[in-house]
Amino acid sequence: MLSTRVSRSLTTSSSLRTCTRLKTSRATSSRTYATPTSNPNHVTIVEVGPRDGLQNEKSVISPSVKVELVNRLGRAGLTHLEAGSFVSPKWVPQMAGTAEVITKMERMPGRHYPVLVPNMKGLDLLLDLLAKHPPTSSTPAPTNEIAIFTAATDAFSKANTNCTIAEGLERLEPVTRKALDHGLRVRGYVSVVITCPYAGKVDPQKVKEVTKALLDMGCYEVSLGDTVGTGNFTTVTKLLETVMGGTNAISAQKLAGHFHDTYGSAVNNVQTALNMGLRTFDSAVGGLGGCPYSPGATGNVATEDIMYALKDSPYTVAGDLEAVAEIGDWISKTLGKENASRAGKAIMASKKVSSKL
Ligand SMILES: CC(C)(COP(=O)([O-])OP(=O)([O-])OC[C@H]1O[C@@H](n2cnc3c(N)ncnc32)[C@H](O)[C@@H]1OP(=O)([O-])[O-])[C@@H](O)C(=O)NCCC(=O)NCCSC(=O)C[C@@](C)(O)CC(=O)[O-]
Repeated sequence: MLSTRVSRSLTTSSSLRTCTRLKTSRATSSRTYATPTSNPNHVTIVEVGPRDGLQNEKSVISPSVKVELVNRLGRAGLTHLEAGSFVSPKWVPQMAGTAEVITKMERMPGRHYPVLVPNMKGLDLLLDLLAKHPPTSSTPAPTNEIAIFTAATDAFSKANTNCTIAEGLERLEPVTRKALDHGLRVRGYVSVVITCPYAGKVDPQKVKEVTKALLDMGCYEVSLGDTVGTGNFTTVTKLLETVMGGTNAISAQKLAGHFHDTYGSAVNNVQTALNMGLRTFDSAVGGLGGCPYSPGATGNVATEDIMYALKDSPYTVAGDLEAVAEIGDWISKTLGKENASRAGKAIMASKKVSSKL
């Protein structure tokens, strides 16, 4: 059951397009978005539900459901929405409809809709599509950003992309250069930063090395993926101390946290990373997801759970928590699975109670 304070704050946060100043969200909600770079306490959420969340579903989800998911999340005020992947459909059939999704979804000015690209073939398919759908005065291009991905172990890299880390970096370098030449932003991912399902415990120095390689290539930011979701206070602290310390220290502004919630520590891991200076976190509405090449790993930290954890704190985050909770409820029901967001479930339960009063 939600506390009175919380439920009151939820019922007063009526605007869908808000940057909720969490400390004061009970009183008002601003209708403008905070500019992340201008506010050191702004936390950017990269909503990965439409990609990371759906890529592991047993059944293939229709593009129309994916489009509706992106549209609803955009209308709820989320600013960074990972919309899909241009990967091989032989490897991840669930992402096969991404071209249709990014051309049909609502594209809001000022938002980012990154898509995963594993190789030159994926980038060329995307660039062809962008050439056919140029931006107009009212509608931005389908995307302005790609995400490239590798891992901190050769074993995971081979399972996920059929090549070693070194081969992957070599493959991604010209992809990044060409994407940048075409005006796209490039984000990087390093998977298995804590534990690898195939190689066990991961050396944080290796994570730092791969992260640096992606930044040197031209990524504006690298997301550190706890793919298996084994991270806790101690291992996340050690990881970030290593990556952000010593020779070739990488600044917190260049890093994002991507925590799966397999052991229930993902929100704590976000808070640990936040205390160490990170301000960008990946999450999935309803805690959707998992990686097809990380058997047993559960979904990402739920977007609702991060938003709730930061409520009444000095941090700001874009989006309306109640609206996101409703989307988590809707997509979980649509997929026929249990809503994995604790905060989302509590919010929906409290709404049911208040509607009966
Ligand atoms: C990298 C490859 C392609 C290598 O796979 P490969 O089999 O070595 O590649 P290939 O070049 O031999 O191609 C095989 C077939 O796929 C086609 N193909 C090849 N590339 C593409 C493309 N881009 N788009 C469409 N089709 C493509 C290609 O044309 C060919 O078709 P065929 O000739 O047999 O008919 C493959 O391993 C792959 O697609 N892997 C992606 C796996 C994936 O998407 N994993 C999940 C995302 S990563 C993740 O979830 C982790 C993250 C980011 O969330 C962070 C975390 O939690 O850790």
